[in-house]
Amino acid sequence: MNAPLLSVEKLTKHFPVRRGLLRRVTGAVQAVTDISFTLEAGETLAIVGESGCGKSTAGRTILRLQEPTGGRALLNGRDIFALSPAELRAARREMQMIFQDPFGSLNPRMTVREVIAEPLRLHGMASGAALDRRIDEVLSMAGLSSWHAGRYPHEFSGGQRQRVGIARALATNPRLIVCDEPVSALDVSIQAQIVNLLQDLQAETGVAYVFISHDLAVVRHIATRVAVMYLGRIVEMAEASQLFADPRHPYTRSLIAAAPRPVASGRVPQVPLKGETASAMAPPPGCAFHPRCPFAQDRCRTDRPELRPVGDDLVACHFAESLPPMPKETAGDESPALARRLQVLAHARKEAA
Ligand SMILES: Nc1ncnc2c1ncn2[C@@H]1O[C@H](COP(=O)(O)OP(=O)(O)OP(=O)(O)O)[C@@H](O)[C@H]1O
Repeated sequence: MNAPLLSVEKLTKHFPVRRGLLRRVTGAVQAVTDISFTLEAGETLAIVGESGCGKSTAGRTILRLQEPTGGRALLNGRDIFALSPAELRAARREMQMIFQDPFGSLNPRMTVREVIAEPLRLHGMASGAALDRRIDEVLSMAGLSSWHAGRYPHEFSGGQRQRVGIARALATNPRLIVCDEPVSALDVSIQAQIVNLLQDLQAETGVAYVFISHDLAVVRHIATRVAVMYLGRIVEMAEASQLFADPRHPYTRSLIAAAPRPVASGRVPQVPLKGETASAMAPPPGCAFHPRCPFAQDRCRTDRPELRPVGDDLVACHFAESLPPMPKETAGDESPALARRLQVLAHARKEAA
């Protein structure tokens, strides 16, 4: 069997906390601890979880936009974390990122042409007429026209801006794109267009996505596999269809059940998500989810469960096999809000076909 495109092994990223005049290190934010997964070419692995669980940190660290605390990330067998600065610059051609706000970090005085040309020039991939051709090509792939190239970011709508962000990410023909909440700032109908565009581009180019999102409807639509994170660790990982049909970790069940439901229907989520997530500076001992888990037992307060095979899933729960089955209306039949969002996505897909 071929090696996976991306293999993340025990990735850890802790941020030092400094206090006082001397800025002494007094603790650490344990943003990501020991996460491992693989990603094949052309596949989409979604990372989901509540705000602050470490999704963005995981994505940014894999691309080494920030230095890891530990672990390895092998892209086509080469450890990204072991590359010299020059090797890393060259490797960036293979791995790109799409942000929620693609222009947040860019110079507003750059035209779209300059935005897209930058990575191509940086990697010495094109100049002169070839550069212009490549810019036109990726604009067209992202559903934009050549004349958009002379415009400035502020002249675009949110959806078009994201298309420019996608065109820039595609320019160097990367094998891996980390998409960090790429549609969460957009209107629902625009979200559908962008999600479908990402799927079409994947079919066309074979690019793999790490897709970071807190939006289960979008994840269900786009992901091949899903990793659920809680306080910096993966607590469940499964094929997307499997995870939504039969979530096994109590936290995953809570996330799915927490999607809004009308009170009038009398449907009450079986595993309401109660309480706040603990601080990433001091995760609870044992299973970090135990203070919020309705099924917690003594062992959960002291022993941290490892991610282990349970059926076709990987689940970090001591009692995954003995939890009561999830009621049908919570498991298979998603909330009306979620169902509506899925319909919009499917409809946009049909229209585009
Ligand atoms: N540069 C940093 N310095 C210190 N702590 C950080 C830094 N970046 C992130 N964190 C902390 O790391 C934890 C994980 O944050 P992260 O942004 O990765 O989570 P997230 O799941 O992507 O959340 P969101 O969806 O809100 O972006 C949080 O506790 C956050 O406050």
